[in-house]
Amino acid sequence: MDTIDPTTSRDGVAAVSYKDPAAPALFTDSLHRTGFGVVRDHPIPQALVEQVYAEWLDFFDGDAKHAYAFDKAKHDGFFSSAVSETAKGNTKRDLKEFFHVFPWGRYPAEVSDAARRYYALASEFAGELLSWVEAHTPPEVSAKFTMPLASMIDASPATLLRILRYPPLTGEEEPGAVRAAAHEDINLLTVLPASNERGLQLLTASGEWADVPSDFGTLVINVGDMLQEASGGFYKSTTHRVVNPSGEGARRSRVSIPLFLQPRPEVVLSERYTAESYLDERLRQLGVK
Ligand SMILES: O=C(O)CCC(=O)C(=O)O
Ligand SMILES: [Fe+2]
Repeated sequence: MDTIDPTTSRDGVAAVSYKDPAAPALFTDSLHRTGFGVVRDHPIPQALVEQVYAEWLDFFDGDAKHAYAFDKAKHDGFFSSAVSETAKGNTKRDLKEFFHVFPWGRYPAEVSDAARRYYALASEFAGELLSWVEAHTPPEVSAKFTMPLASMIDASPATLLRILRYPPLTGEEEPGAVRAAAHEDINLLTVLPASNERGLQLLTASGEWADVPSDFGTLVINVGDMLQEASGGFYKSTTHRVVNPSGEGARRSRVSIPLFLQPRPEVVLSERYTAESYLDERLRQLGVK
């Protein structure tokens, strides 16, 4: 398996500097070619990301999380590994537990407001990324957007911060179960700070798994199904997964905090779907609705 290196591979995921005037064009081109793009030198403080990682690892280590068991109708709160997702087309549950933070949802008293502050900063930055994408999308494609992409997520109650913890492996896992089985994201874009541990891979157009460049401190962004739908397939929602570590890494927890940019429910994505009808269909397929 090869690591995609943007400095040597013109086909790979580009890692762009936020400060580079060419960043919007390079980033959008990378999304179009690979479904992924990486941004470094970005405005989200890494100290805040690391604070979220540390506080929430403690939270997942304790028992207080069970008081926030997820709400079946609203989907906020804690999802234990016993109820964790089974990826579409898969039979085994992912080896992960997570907490869904929504602006209106439950939030643990055991952690500081760091994750809420991260949510606000990352949402604002995401609006900028969507404007980059819009500005560099061919006009015949952007003509399909029913409103500016950034407006679709403006004050959206559906945008979701998922705080994920992949526990250390014990060796007792069900054979074939992985940290996150191959899947596509449902939303417009996902904004993901590089994790504290390796493991994130994407499926290339030629059908091979490759590590997503994830230098600590960078942001990884990927296309979700809703942007694929809204762009008539111009942007592809790329399949990705999180593989199990071997050796020393297996003894460590992995934490990651994807922000899934979900349009407001009434936003029209395409002739077939609103954001609400699209999400509803996908959640049923996932078996969580
Ligand atoms: O943990 C990661 O690095 C990615 C998680 C992911 O792909 C997801 O939750 O949709
Ligand atoms: Fe994902």
